[in-house]
Amino acid sequence: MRVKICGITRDEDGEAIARMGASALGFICVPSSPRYVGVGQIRQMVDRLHSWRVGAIGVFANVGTEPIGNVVREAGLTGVQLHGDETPEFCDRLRAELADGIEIIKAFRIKSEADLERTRLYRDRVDTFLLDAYHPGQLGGTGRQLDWTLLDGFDPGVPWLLAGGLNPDNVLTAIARVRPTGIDLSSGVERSPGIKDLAKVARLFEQLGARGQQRP
Ligand SMILES: O=C(O)c1ccccc1NCC(=O)[C@H](O)[C@H](O)COP(=O)(O)O
Repeated sequence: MRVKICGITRDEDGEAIARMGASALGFICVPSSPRYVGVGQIRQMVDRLHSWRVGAIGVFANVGTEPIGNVVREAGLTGVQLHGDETPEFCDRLRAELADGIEIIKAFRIKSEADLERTRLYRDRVDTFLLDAYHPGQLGGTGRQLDWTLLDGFDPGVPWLLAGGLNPDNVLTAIARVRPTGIDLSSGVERSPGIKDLAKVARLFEQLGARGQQRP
């Protein structure tokens, strides 16, 4: 089970969470977010993570391919997560901008079957999907669950992460019910936006037990 912990803003949180066994850490590059971190700060955190086998994912929304490429290179990211209204064609252009091997995750905010249907258009263009909750006026980190019943039989043909309102208390139920290839958590393991609660993160990994980690 791949485990991505998103919204890291402090060196010590990133290092502790990598040590606990996270597959990937997410850094929010959306300036309006309370979890925003600048490129210099991300670089510093990524440098401290070099001895851990952990991915470093920059989360972007509705910006150009060139600025994304610049942040990826400057910060030493292993992947990007597109959390806005990026089109399939945008994903193709971004692929051309990025070096080989940089993962592209497309996030979808799901409120209906139609939103799930739309994910098909991205299948051959990105590496991974992330399904998050829809909440008007907010892009992510909402702490809200999406309607898991919509995901019955969802099999996109690419690896996919379940996000939205996951926490140590509901994560096993979510995995058993929805069967994603991985999970993504942010506010469910926080004390306040951007400040991770390491006791909650530790409890999450206890819950997940000895499940092997996959692709960083
Ligand atoms: O977390 C944010 O502040 C954020 C802001 C703008 C775009 C995306 C953002 N977060 C993306 C994530 O990957 C979160 O982990 C995901 O939305 C789940 O959040 P939560 O429901 O709090 O676990």
